[in-house]
Amino acid sequence: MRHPDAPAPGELLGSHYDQCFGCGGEQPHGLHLATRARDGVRVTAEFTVRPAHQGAPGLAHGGVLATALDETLGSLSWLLRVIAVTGRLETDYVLPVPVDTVLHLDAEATAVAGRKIYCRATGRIGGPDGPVAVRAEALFIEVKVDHFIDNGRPEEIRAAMNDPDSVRRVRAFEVNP
Ligand SMILES: CCCCC/C=C\C/C=C\C/C=C\C/C=C\CCCC(=O)SCCNC(=O)CCNC(=O)[C@H](O)C(C)(C)COP(=O)(O)OP(=O)(O)OC[C@H]1O[C@@H](n2cnc3c(N)ncnc32)[C@H](O)[C@@H]1OP(=O)(O)O
Repeated sequence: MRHPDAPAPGELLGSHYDQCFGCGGEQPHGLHLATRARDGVRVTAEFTVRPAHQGAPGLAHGGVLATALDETLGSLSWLLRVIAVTGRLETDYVLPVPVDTVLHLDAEATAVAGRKIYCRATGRIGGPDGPVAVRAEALFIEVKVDHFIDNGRPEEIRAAMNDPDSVRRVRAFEVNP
């Protein structure tokens, strides 16, 4: 179920961590994905494939496309108001995705069972209603903020804890009943 305090449909979700490879604004090597809340437990995003994302001449690397799907799916956390990490991500590559293509990503949660969040996503090319180029089914597992504090490298954890924006974001998720 969508959390009552979830961002409104149409709202941009912002980055959960400024150094994140998927969405971080301060991450020069990242995908800079900007995800938007939709109705229900659903989000959308657009990702433009750049020359740095190639795996074969002029074509996107499959791992980069999986990252775009993973990041979009992870953003469903904002609508559920839980912190969750990817446990399993199964990806189908249906069409090759050339450089400069805009991948229209769409993800939704399909079921929640205890700490397990089942979800799926598609990436379409040629427009939001274009053909599906990639799709994924995933299982995210809810964790507490201690997951990051206990496992992350101390210097990045310290820096994140000293950043009021980071702390505010984490607190917002932690109060979820
Ligand atoms: C201080 C800085 C904080 C920064 C973060 C702040 C805020 C975040 C807020 C919002 C996030 C917003 C957006 C996020 C966007 C994108 C993020 C991208 C996501 C990622 O890129 S994230 C990195 C990759 N990810 C990992 O780094 C996980 C490594 N992994 C582990 O850390 C453990 O593995 C863990 C925790 C997953 C589970 O460990 P655990 O001990 O807690 O729980 P356990 O094993 O008991 O599993 C419980 C139930 O899940 C089932 N289960 C588990 N794994 C399964 C699998 N693979 N397949 C099928 N079922 C599975 C079990 O079978 C059991 O099921 P059952 O309950 O039915 O028995």
